[in-house]
Amino acid sequence: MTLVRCTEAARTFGQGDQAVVAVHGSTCAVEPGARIAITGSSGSGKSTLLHLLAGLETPTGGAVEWPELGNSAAERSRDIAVVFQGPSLLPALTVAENVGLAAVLTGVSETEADRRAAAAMETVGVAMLTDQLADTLSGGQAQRVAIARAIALRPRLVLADEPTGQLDGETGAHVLDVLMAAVAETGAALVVTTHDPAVAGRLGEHWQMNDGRLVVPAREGVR
Ligand SMILES: Nc1ncnc2c1ncn2[C@@H]1O[C@H](COP(=O)(O)OP(=O)(O)OP(=O)(O)O)[C@@H](O)[C@H]1O
Repeated sequence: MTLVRCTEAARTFGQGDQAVVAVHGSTCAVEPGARIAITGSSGSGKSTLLHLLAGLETPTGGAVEWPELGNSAAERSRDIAVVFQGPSLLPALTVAENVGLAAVLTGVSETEADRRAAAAMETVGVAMLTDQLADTLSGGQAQRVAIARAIALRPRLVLADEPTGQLDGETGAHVLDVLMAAVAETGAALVVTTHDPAVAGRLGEHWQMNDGRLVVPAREGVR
């Protein structure tokens, strides 16, 4: 039932003297329903590990597999949604268009995408922003719309890279509430990278990145 499994997966950028080992051989697994925080200092490799789990980066060592999701990028694009840290919306499109577009790109019909977009906007509390252009949103609103876009895919796994990193404490806490409620409603597993102990404390499992080396508590590791 494993959604994604890393077996000694590593990622090095550059070559020779310039090589940076962002992630050393790392072994971990994400099961359905998981709530995982990946913590670590800046530059410790959290985003790179998240990108490996998403299939956005190819490992330079070891392997990443998606036993429950299929190993082709096309199959994964329907089942894995990524929420990025910074602005990721298309500024000239409305909120509804942004939320529906990702679903359309994975092959969902426009009617179904509109339906899913409306439901997702309702879930995260941005229905009143439907016709607003994305570049007029506040940071917190934009991040809630990015979460709506993610869940409109009906993913089985949501990977969020510092989803509250650019928000003030109160707004960030509210965005995390929205994200947790959205995955609870859709049944998706959730992996979040964060610097913030308060965010990590809200997730069930806690993985630590130390200078590119992943520490997964034994009890919560590979099953
Ligand atoms: N595309 C890239 N090319 C070269 N080096 C990279 C690339 N992406 C990441 N790195 C390097 O890999 C290391 C890990 O970066 P990564 O972004 O994964 O860390 P992080 O823990 O997510 O940091 P932050 O919390 O600041 O976002 C850093 O030394 C970074 O400079």
